[in-house]
Amino acid sequence: MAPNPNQLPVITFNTKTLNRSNGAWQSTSHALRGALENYGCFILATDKVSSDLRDTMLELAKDLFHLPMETKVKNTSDLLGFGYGKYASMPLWEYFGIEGGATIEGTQSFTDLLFPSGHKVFCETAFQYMKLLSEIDHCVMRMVFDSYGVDAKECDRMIDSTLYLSRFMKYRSPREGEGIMGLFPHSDKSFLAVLDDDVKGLEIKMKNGEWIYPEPSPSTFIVLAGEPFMAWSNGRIHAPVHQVAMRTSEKEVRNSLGLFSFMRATVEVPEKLVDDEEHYLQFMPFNQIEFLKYVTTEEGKASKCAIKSYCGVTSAGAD
Ligand SMILES: O=C(O)CCC(=O)C(=O)O
Ligand SMILES: [Fe+2]
Repeated sequence: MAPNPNQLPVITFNTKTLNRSNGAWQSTSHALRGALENYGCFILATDKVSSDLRDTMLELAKDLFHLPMETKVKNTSDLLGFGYGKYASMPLWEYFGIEGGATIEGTQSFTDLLFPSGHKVFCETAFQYMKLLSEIDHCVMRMVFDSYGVDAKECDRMIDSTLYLSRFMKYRSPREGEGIMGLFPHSDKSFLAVLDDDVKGLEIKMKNGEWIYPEPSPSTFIVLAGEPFMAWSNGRIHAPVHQVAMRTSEKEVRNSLGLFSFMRATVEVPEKLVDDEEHYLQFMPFNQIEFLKYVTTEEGKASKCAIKSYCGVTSAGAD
C-alpha cells in the first residue's frame, strides 16, 4: 500500500470482513496491518455503531462540560490522561476519562460521582457505546495478530488484560489573542485508540512529514496506534504524531470521543517478529501502566519518543 499523503486508507468492518472463515477476513487483516505500518492509523467504516447511538453519545457528553468545576474535579486518577483534564497550556481543551470505561461498573461509578442524583441515560449510553468501541478494538487486535501469524492465544491474553480508558473531550474555539492549538502534537501512549468526533480538527502527520485532516463522518471512526503497539510490533507499526487544531474562525465547539487501550499484562515482542537481520529485537518487555508513570518523569517528558527511551534496546532507539 503506497502512502498517499492526502488520504488515509479505509478499512471496512462488516459481517463479511469480520467472519474469520471468509476470505475477506484475511485480505482485510493484511490491508489493516499495512495501514498501521504505513500510516499508523486508518479510517474505519462500520455500521457496528448506529448513527443514532453516536449522536446520542455526542449530545450526552456535553452534559459533562456544563457541570460546576467542583464536581468536574472529583473525577481524579493517578494515571496520565485519565481523570479530568484542563490545562493552562492548552486552554481550549477539556476532557473526562473513565477508567474501565468499557465496563458497566466503571461507567456507573463515574456517573454516580458526577451526577449524584443519577443520570441513567448517560450511564447506559456511555456503556453501550464504549463497549462497541472495545469490540472494534478487539477486532483490530485479532486482525493484526493474525496478519503477523502470531498465536491467537497471545492475542486473547492481551485482550483479557486490557484496561480501557474512555474519554469525552471538548475543544472550544480560540478567543481573541489565543492560539488555535487544541491539543499539542503528540504520539499516543495507549496501545490503540478508536476516535469519533463531530467537527473537523484532528490532524495527523504522515511519515513523509505531510499532515492530513480527516473529515468527521457518521459512519466512520479513526483507529490510531500508539507507541506501545509500535514497540510490540518491534518497530513495524507506526505511532503517528497528531494534534488537534481549531482553525475555523466561526464560534464552534468540537466534541470528540475515544476509547484508549492499555495492557496490564507484560507487553513483549513476539518471537515471530524478531530476526537477525532487519528486525533484531528493538524493545525489551515492558509494563504499559509503569510506562505511563515514566512518561510523567522529567526524563520521560524530555524524550522525543518515550517508549524508545523507556525500553528501547539499542542505540537505534536513542533520541
Ligand atoms: O480529540 C481528538 O480527536 C484526538 C484526541 C487525542 O489525540 C488524544 O486524546 O490523545
Ligand atoms: Fe492522541
